[in-house]
Amino acid sequence: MSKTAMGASQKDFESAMNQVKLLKKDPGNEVKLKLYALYKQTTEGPCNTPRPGVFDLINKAKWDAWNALGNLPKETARQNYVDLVSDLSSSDSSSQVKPEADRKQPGYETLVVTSEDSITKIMMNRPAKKNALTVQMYREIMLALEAASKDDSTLIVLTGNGDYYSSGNDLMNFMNIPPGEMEKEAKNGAILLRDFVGCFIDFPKPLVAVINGPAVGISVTILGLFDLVYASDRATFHTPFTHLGQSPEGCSSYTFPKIMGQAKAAEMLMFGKKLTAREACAQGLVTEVFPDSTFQKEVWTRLKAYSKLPRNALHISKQSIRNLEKEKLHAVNAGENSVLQERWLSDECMNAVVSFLSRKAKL
Ligand SMILES: CCCCCC/C=C/C(=O)SCCNC(=O)CCNC(=O)[C@H](O)C(C)(C)COP(=O)(O)OP(=O)(O)OC[C@H]1O[C@@H](n2cnc3c(N)ncnc32)[C@H](O)[C@@H]1OP(=O)(O)O
Repeated sequence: MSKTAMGASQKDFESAMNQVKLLKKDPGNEVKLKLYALYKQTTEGPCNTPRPGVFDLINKAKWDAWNALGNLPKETARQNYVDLVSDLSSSDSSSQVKPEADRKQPGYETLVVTSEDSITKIMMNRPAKKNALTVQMYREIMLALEAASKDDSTLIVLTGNGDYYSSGNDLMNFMNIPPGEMEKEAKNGAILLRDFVGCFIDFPKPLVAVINGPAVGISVTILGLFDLVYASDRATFHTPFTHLGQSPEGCSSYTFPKIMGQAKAAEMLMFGKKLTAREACAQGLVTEVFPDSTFQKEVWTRLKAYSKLPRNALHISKQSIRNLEKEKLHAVNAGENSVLQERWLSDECMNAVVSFLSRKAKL
């Protein structure tokens, strides 16, 4: 059906009514009320029946929608009805389920970004390197989050491809820097990290981490900025900063003690204690743990149900909770990064990186 410049005929109207019944995607209550109102206006003219009582909520909403059309002429209502159905039909056919390869958003080399069922999924995609985060990957995650903040998704998921969620910062990021450039590179690294963590602090929609396997370093510390963290029972959580001559980031120096208490946070952030998924759940870092054999099925069923919740209410709740802490989190982020900038120039840090890369020792 196409929009008719000459005015919709009775035949166009009847065919639009049939078309509505064939829609595969529920257009939502607001649109259904609009369709109802335009239908009544077209077939009966302006609303002149008494307003239903306060407890007759559904009929009152329908009456209000119809009454809001005032004296809109029948022909215009008919045209608007036909146009609305035409728009719904075209978005309905473009929203048919497509294979993941077709849904994949272009422009990312280190990620696979897809949108389905009002969920945008950002999947880190360097499985051979355990999804270690390169500079390009930090930038692509920021771009994907920026796009997801504006798309029509209700929830955003970050997950990993392969057996790891992520092994944290790619230690190659510290290599091949000419000696005279170290300070400049450390400064650039701190700016990148500030912006990366800042995206998670400011993100306006619910963020869900789907932890498919072990998580290390920064991929763990930013979990304190997520709204839900679902983990496979195969996942582990490890922040070996001291071993690497580094210090905590991702606002974890603030969020971890708040989430799990000072003593447990110190064990993780200072002494590098690796937690199992169940331990991380008991300490409040993880929302729920699922058996690995049913992990994807159970988590995605849950998320699909959550994605049908009223979108605006969900986003407003997220923002209300986050707004209380935003300023503090940005200050923590800035403080952690200036400490790290110094740490990256230390012998302790350089030795640990060289040690990993020369395979003398693995963490
Ligand atoms: C812009 C700067 C921002 C900085 C932010 C600050 C962030 C800090 C952190 O995230 S600190 C944490 C850093 N991560 C690590 O220290 C983990 C290092 N990796 C390991 O310890 C191990 O690789 C492992 C335990 C994750 C997995 O061990 P294993 O199962 O034995 O696999 P391999 O070691 O053989 O790994 C396969 C392949 O991947 C490469 N790789 C894995 N992790 C990293 C990494 N973080 N950086 C670089 N490369 C990594 C590994 O070298 C192997 O590569 P190869 O097949 O040999 O080419």
